[in-house]
Amino acid sequence: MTPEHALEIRDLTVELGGRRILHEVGFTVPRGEVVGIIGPNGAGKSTLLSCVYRHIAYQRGEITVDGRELRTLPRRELARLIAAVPQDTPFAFDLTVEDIVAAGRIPHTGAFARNRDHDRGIIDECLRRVNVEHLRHRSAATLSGGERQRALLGRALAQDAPILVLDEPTNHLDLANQEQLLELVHEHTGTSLVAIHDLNLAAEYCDHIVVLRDGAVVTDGPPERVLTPELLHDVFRVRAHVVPHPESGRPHVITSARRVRSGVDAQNSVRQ
Ligand SMILES: Nc1ncnc2c1ncn2[C@@H]1O[C@H](COP(=O)(O)OP(=O)(O)OP(=O)(O)O)[C@@H](O)[C@H]1O
Repeated sequence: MTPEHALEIRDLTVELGGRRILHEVGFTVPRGEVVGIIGPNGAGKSTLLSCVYRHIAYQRGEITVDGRELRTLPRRELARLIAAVPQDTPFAFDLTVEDIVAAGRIPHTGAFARNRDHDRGIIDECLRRVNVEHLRHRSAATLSGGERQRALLGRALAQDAPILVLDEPTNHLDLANQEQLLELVHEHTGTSLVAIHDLNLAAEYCDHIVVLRDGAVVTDGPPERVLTPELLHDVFRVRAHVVPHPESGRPHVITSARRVRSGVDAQNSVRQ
């Protein structure tokens, strides 16, 4: 493993609105790996990712790529290093899908430069990879949630950055598109950091999982070490079975059946 483009987060502490949201968060995203961040609602996943793509400022700690603190990098250089798919991205203008994907080239060409043949080729390829080629002239304002999400991934891929950061990228996507999107992330030869709610997708596509709760890291490690019934109960307050996936052998989470959870069966058996 070469050290370049491994992402390191150390002692990250963030306060927003007078509340401490992240507490000394630290972990490494090794080069070429997909690292998933999981945790209950409000755990701080989006806040953490927003620090990485510098949408919000952190009070203490460091985020470095190749030993360089991200706060010290000019915006354009940051955009050549890190491509982001944030949650609920607003579009400032009425752009077409092609404009959105083409925006991924701005860090390389400048905002007003005409896309050269090389850039045009990348844009066409990215439109095709995220399966929005047929929508290229459509206004972004008219897209469904899933089409929009795929266009944003197209933009991030067109940015051709060694680090991808994605916040809940499978939200709004149907099953086939969830898998296709995570395949694209997996195929990305660089390093990826992904916040994800679906534990089974996390188990299948991530090399490493970081668990956040109340703004702090509870544990991190490979999916088979992290996704245990004990952790799921402790962090997510669910009773669950974890079985090996019949094809991949990766952990697969099955939450307890409603009747078992509610104790109905237990009560009936007491009455009988
Ligand atoms: N600007 C803000 N001011 C005050 N509190 C904030 C602000 N932004 C986020 N928070 C709070 O920080 C906490 C973490 O929010 P965050 O969105 O990072 O969590 P999350 O893990 O991404 O949640 P979810 O799974 O629901 O998307 C929440 O309690 C949220 O209300």
